[in-house]
Amino acid sequence: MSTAIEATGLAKRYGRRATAALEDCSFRLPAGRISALVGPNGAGKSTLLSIAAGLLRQSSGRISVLGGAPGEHRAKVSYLSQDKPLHPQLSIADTLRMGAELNPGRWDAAYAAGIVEQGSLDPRAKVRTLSGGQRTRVALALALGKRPELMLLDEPVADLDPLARHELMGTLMADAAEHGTTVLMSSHIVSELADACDHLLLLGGGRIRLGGGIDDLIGAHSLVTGRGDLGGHTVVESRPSGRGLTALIRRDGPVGEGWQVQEPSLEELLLAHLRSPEAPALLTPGTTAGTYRPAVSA
Ligand SMILES: Nc1ncnc2c1ncn2[C@@H]1O[C@H](COP(=O)(O)OP(=O)(O)OP(=O)(O)O)[C@@H](O)[C@H]1O
Repeated sequence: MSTAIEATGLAKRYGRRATAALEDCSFRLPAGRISALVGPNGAGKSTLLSIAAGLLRQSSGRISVLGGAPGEHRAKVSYLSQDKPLHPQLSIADTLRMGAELNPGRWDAAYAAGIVEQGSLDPRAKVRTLSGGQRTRVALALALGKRPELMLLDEPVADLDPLARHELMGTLMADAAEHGTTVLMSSHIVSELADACDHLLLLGGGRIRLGGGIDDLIGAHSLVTGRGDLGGHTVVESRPSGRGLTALIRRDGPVGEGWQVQEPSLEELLLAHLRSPEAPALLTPGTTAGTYRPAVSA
C-alpha cells in the first residue's frame, strides 16, 4: 500500500514559546485509510494538519504529502480547518459554483449539491444566514465535491447535531471507501470514530503515541482484572479494583493465571493512553516512518 503522508522528526515551535507544538513527530499514513487523529486539547492536531495542508511551515524535520512537499499537490487535497472559512456574502449555490471554478476537471457538482440537499438547505440562502452546523455542511460539500485523493479534516463534524453527524460521517466514509480516498480527521468524539475510522494516530506532547490500524492496536492490548504478576507486559495504566487491579496492558506473550482478560474498546484504549502520557509509544510496522518500500518489478 502506498504512502499518503510520511513525517520524520517533524517539529513546530510557535515564536519563542518554551514548549513545542510538535516535537520529533514521526509516522507514516498509508494511502486509502480513514484515520482518526486524536489527542488532548493542545496536543498539536491542528498544527499537524495545517503543516500537511501546506499552510504552515514546520520548524524542522521532514514531511511528504502524496509524494511531494505539502501544498505541491494542492489540487488533490481538501483541507477543512476548524473555523471552516466561507464567504458570508455568497449564496450556497454561488459557493458551489466557486468550488467548480476552482477545481476544473475534478468537481463533482451533483455530489456537492446532494450533500447540501440532504441538509434541506435552500441553495439561494446566503452563507451568513446559516447556523454553524449548516455552514459545516456547506464547507464539507466544498471539500468533498473536489473529489480529493487526501482529505485533511480538522474536527469536521463537531458542531453538527447527532443525526446530521451520523448521516454526514456515513456519506463521507462510504465515499472514501468507494473511491479509495485517504482521510486524516481530528476529532474528540471517540464513540463515532470507532465506527467511521479504520486507522488511528494518537498525538500527545507533540509526538505520535499510538499509530496503526485500529484492530491491530486493540489486538496488541488487553484489559485485565485480577491479582498476580504482570511482569513482562507493558502496563499502560492500572487502578485498584476490588481486591485486585484493573490494568490496560500491552501484551508480551500470554497473560498469567489469576487474571480475567478482555479486549479493550477503542475508548478504553484511548482513555488509558490519554491518562498515562508516559506510556511508551506503539506504532505498528506499516505506520512507522521509513518502513514502506514500493515493490520493484524485475
Ligand atoms: N498561532 C499560534 N501561535 C502560538 N501558539 C499556537 C498557535 N497555534 C497553536 N499554538 C499552540 O500549539 C499547541 C498545539 O496547538 P493545536 O491547535 O495544534 O492543538 P490541537 O491538538 O489542535 O488542540 P485542540 O484539540 O484544542 O483543537 C498549543 O499549545 C497551542 O497553544
